[in-house]
Amino acid sequence: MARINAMAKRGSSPPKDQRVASPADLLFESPLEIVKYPDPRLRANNKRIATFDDNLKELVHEMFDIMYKTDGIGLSAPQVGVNVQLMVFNPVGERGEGEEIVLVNPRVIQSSKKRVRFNEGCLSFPGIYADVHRPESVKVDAQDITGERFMVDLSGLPARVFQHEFDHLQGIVFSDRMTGEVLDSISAGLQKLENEYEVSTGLPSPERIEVLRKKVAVGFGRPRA
Ligand SMILES: CSCC[C@H](NC=O)C(=O)N[C@@H](C)C(=O)N[C@@H](CO)C(=O)O
Ligand SMILES: [Fe+2]
Repeated sequence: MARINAMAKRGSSPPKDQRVASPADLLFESPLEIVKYPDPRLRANNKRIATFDDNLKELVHEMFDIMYKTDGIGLSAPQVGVNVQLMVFNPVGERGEGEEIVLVNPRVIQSSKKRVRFNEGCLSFPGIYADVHRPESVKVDAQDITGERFMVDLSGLPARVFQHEFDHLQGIVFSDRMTGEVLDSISAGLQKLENEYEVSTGLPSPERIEVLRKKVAVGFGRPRA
């Protein structure tokens, strides 16, 4: 309370990770479409959800729909242009099989020291697969579709999918986690997506793998995820 009063006095806004979505932030157009790299919605701030209503249930339903249709095993809300803290996944990737998991406002409480490599693909980078290292297991605190809080321990593929989607909720994409060498191996694919974005929107690409690679080559490093 003291913190909120202090913020009100100074007229400042809450930190980015504590902003709450208004009902308007949760509106979506049906059918959903997958947002592709380098669309800036993949880099935008994703607000926390405080309204657990029928609109949220419908959004989750449609996210599973498009996830299965596009051969995904996980999907985050920013990937369908809704910038809120929501992800769905089913590591089996088939409707009616495996378990459908919905996580609202997830937070990582603990990650294993042990990291493992996995050849990942992302629905926002169609056709591109590459190796990414991540912790083998994670402990997560989240809310369910009704707003109830719960904790879950994930390992193996569920932990992998969760972390991939959790990154999306922080505006991080899987290529940010690749080594320079691995990134080089997919740079032609990334440039193709950048060109497609420019043609379809008439806008300059907000990110360019070529510029990033040149910066790394002259020693400016690369932004850490
Ligand atoms: C391994 S984490 C991948 C999660 C990703 N979610 C959103 O971008 C995803 O579903 N990617 C798909 C390309 C994917 O991994 N599909 C499976 C099943 O077809 C695959 O093995 O390619
Ligand atoms: Fe992804």
